[in-house]
Amino acid sequence: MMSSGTQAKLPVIDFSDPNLKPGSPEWDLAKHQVRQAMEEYSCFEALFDQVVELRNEVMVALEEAFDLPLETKRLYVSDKHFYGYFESTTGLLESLMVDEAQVADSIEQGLTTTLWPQGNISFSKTLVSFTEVSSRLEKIIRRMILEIFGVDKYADELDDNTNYMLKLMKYNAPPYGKPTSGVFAHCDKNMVTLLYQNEVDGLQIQNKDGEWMNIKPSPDSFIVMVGESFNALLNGGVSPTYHHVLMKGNNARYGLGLFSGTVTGYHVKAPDELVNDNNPILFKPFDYEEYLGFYFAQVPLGRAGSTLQAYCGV
Ligand SMILES: O=C(O)CCC(=O)C(=O)O
Ligand SMILES: [Fe+2]
Repeated sequence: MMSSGTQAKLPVIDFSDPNLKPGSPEWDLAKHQVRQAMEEYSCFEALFDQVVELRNEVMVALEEAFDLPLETKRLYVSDKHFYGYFESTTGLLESLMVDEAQVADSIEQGLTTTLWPQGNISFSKTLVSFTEVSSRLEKIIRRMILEIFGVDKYADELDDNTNYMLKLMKYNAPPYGKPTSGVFAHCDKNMVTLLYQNEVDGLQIQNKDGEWMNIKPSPDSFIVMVGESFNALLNGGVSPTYHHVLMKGNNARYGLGLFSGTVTGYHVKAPDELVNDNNPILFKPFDYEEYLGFYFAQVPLGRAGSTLQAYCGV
């Protein structure tokens, strides 16, 4: 389903104030804006100017990573960390995935020595800094949404059981500039997703009326989306953001996605406060990593829609 998309603008919410602390007036104002954005779009643009100083090195690091020969990128899977290289079925998307622990370790060993035999300290440092900045923002946003639903007393427990996956993405320009799907329409499986990109757009988000909106983030903003795990935790409180990527024009699109999920062995479950006779529990408790395994087995069968319902719907 191709669509040129409408030019509607997502709500823009500013999280740059270093004094943004729970309970402050600034916090409550941003939380109010998050609540409205969630109700209307299940998505918003988050200004976080701390990311601007990293922008140039992040974009250079991305280009370098994708300039490497294919064999190098496919090389590495360790028992401890997951690191994979993928190409999409459309052939436009190439992506590299690393988990947070791997990013943190990589200055010493691991990722960079695998990609570059002599190591590449600056690449690692850039990824570490980017993960630090974006995960700080992710924690703020996740806590605000938990507060909106009156269950922020679980925020610390959730932080302790969160695992971040960083995805490096390159979408090649489509043949002859003809609009071509880069990623099929889906909602993410994890808790919260933060997307950051170069100046080439392509992300589209479906609004309540089923129309695709073209998304245009700025150099100091992230696009924030919610996934199926967060919806399950909130017992249906947020709609997972439905999105896809449509590539146009003659330039490659580079981007990074930070995906928060829960660690293996942790069961995602709606707290008792959100379950009652009027709101019966929607999903049985599940392990996010196990659910991902189920999801990836469904994709080749063309069943990539709302797989959580099929996996553990009540
Ligand atoms: O490239 C993008 O902006 C979106 C990527 C995406 O939807 C995903 O990796 O789940
Ligand atoms: Fe996605």
